[in-house]
Formats: sequence, structure tokens, C-alpha cells
Amino acid sequence: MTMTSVAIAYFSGYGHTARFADAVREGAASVAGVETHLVAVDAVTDEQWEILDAADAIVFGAPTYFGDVAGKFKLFMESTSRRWDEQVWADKLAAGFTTSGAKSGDKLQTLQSLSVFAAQHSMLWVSLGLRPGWNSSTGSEFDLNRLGVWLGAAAQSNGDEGPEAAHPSDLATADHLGRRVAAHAVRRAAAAALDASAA
Ligand SMILES: Cc1cc2nc3c(=O)[nH]c(=O)nc-3n(C[C@H](O)[C@H](O)[C@H](O)COP(=O)(O)O)c2cc1C
Repeated sequence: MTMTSVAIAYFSGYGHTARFADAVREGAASVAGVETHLVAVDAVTDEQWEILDAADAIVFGAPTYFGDVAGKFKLFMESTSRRWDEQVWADKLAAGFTTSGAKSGDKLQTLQSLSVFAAQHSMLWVSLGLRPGWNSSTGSEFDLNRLGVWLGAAAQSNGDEGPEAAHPSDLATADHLGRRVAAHAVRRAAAAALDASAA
């Protein structure tokens, strides 16, 4: 059986984003027929570039630093110029996640940067696909998508705590994103295989 490949390409300065990257990976890995790869973008090996190029879907993750993707993630973006030029990643699925210290933290900008990056590579952006949580009198911070974001998975990490204190709602939301991307990637691969056999 050919496996569908989901890569999670992330940067993490202090481990918080790495924790959410792992939650995305776990969600994706829970879908049958999916293999997952974590790629830390500040030290991409040749083998990992091949993994990214061969992936059916890439989920991008960066912490929000000064209201946008962290600089080291931006360096990774710029290091994909040749791939952009040759449109190597065109038509792969893409999605994104971020974390910040403040509840808002201006992190929408980060998800927008990730989605524009994916669009410039002609990738197909997968939204979070969840209704907003914690937005009613009966809601709570433990609702899925507690920060009420649509464009990707958003998390908030207290500045005085490490990644081990990641909020359970944010972990579950990241897991959801991984599962959603993987499920769509599997469906697309199955449709492509049907098309190929009919041709
Ligand atoms: C240089 C720098 C800039 C930051 N800028 C923001 C910001 O604009 N908004 C915010 O809410 N948090 C900001 N933070 C907090 C981080 O987003 C937060 O600590 C995050 O969990 C770090 O993730 P990481 O451990 O993966 O690096 C900033 C942190 C650093 C180090």
C-alpha cells in the first residue's frame, strides 16, 4: 500500500511550537495510510528536503514573534526560492499553525503569512474546519478551537511556562488540524489513483 505523506515543517525557539508540531503529527498519523515527518526548518537536511518535495501535504508551523512568523521561519521561506521558481510544491495540500504568548498576540498575521507563502507555491490551503470555541455562556477554555480561529490552528503559551504546560484545547486543536489535512490528503490520493486506473 502506498502511504500518503504528511510533513510538518516548523520552527520553535523555546519548544512550544515543537509541542504543537508533534500534536499535528499525532493527528495526521492517526489517519490510516498516512506516514508523517517532522522537519525542523532551521536545520533541514538534504534527506528532509526530499521528504518535503515528495510530501502530499505540508503543514507549516511558526511561533509568532513581533506579530509575524519568527525570523528563522522566514529564512526557511526564503530558502525555498528555487522550489518556488520551479513550482515544485504546486498542488500539494498546505495548512498552518502558530502559538504566541498573548491570547491574540497578533498571531492572525502569522497564519496569513503562512497561507500567502503556500499560495505563492501554488499549494492548496486547508483551513482549520472547526467552529469557534469558548464563545458562549456555556463554553469554556477547554473547548476545541478555544481561540476561535479559522485560518489554521492557533495556540497560546504562557510566557512563564514551558512546552509541557501546553493547553489541552490547543493540543487537541492542533491534533484536529493534522487529522483534517491527512484525511483530505488520503482522499485526494485515492481519487488520483482512480483517475490513473481509468485512464
Ligand atoms: C522575539 C520574540 C517576539 C515575540 N513576539 C510576540 C508577539 O508578537 N505576540 C505574542 O503574543 N507573543 C510574542 N512572543 C511570545 C512567543 O510567541 C511565545 O513565547 C511562543 O510560545 C514561543 O514559541 P516557541 O517556544 O516555539 O519559540 C514573542 C517571543 C519572542 C522570543
